[in-house]
Amino acid sequence: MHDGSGRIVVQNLSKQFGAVNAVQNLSFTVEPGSVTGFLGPNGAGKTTTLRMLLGLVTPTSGSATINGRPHAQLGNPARVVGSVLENEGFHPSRTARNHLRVYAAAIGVPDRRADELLGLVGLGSAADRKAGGFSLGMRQRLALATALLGDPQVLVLDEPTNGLDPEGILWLRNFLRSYAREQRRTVLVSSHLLNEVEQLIDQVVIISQGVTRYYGPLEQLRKGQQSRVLVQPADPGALVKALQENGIQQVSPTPDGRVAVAGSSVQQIGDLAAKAGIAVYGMQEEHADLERMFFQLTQGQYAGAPGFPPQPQYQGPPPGYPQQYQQGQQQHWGGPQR
Ligand SMILES: Nc1ncnc2c1ncn2[C@@H]1O[C@H](COP(=O)(O)OP(=O)(O)OP(=O)(O)O)[C@@H](O)[C@H]1O
Repeated sequence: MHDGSGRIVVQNLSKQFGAVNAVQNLSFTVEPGSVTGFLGPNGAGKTTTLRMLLGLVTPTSGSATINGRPHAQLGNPARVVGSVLENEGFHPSRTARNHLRVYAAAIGVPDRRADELLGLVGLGSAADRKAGGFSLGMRQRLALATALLGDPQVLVLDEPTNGLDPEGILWLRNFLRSYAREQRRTVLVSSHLLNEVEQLIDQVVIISQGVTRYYGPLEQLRKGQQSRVLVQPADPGALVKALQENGIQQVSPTPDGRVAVAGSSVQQIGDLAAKAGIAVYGMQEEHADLERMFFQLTQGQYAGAPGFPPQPQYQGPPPGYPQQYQQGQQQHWGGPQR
């Protein structure tokens, strides 16, 4: 029997496909009560990891468990974990309602659940339409409804924002947040674009080349951001020198003739330039965004202001965590929330 904790534990998980190390020694824990983003560039190993978690791919080594058990040992898995993976097919000539009813019967839930879920995901008016004519976003919603049939404790979604319009993303955010927070469920959402899921998630696991690069609260990652000031002086070399002589070390000339300064205010820089008699034609404050931080963590190719961002680091688990979608009628998300 599983432990009912709602916890996902990935431990030293590796998968090799021939010569390709798709996942290498990956470890992280996902707790209930928040939405965790599982992020990495294309090919980082996200889908492979999720497929191992869902018992669709056998790990080369290590383990991936839900409620302390591998997927194969969960009993009635649809009651424990619901999932939406990429490229999931629907029988094209089956209506949305019938699709859900087939799955409902397979896991022993009543037919009426199909209509409840169609309403929930905003597909109520498309219930009798064939899934083969659905747009990408509508298919996403139908897939989510399928995943929710068993009222699972754990929800695993691979790239759920693909094909969604802004309204759909907003709905999804509200839905996932309330599912995780108010109902103490575990939600794991993968994406290769941080800014697409930034509004959805609280915790984040960032991987690249199959390895964990960051693991912790999104808020902590945000706090690591540092702004920089881009200064356009009459004499860049003289400004660099003057700033350094006044103890400002995070200074570097940019290829376009400006000077990038991190860790100092516009006023401080302006005062020092004036004192040194260097004319300044403009200053621009630039806030590093999370996406650049993500890029830096996963590619190691960020060329930004000196000192930004802070060194990439493997973060331990957050405090308190144990180690260890147009065709025909346009549809919108926005069904009532539970
Ligand atoms: N069945 C397979 N056979 C051989 N190689 C595979 C197989 N599945 C995945 N790979 C390889 O494993 C690596 C990781 O792929 P995976 O699909 O897990 O990455 P991903 O992070 O989900 O990427 P994306 O964001 O593009 O979906 C890639 O190099 C991919 O080509």
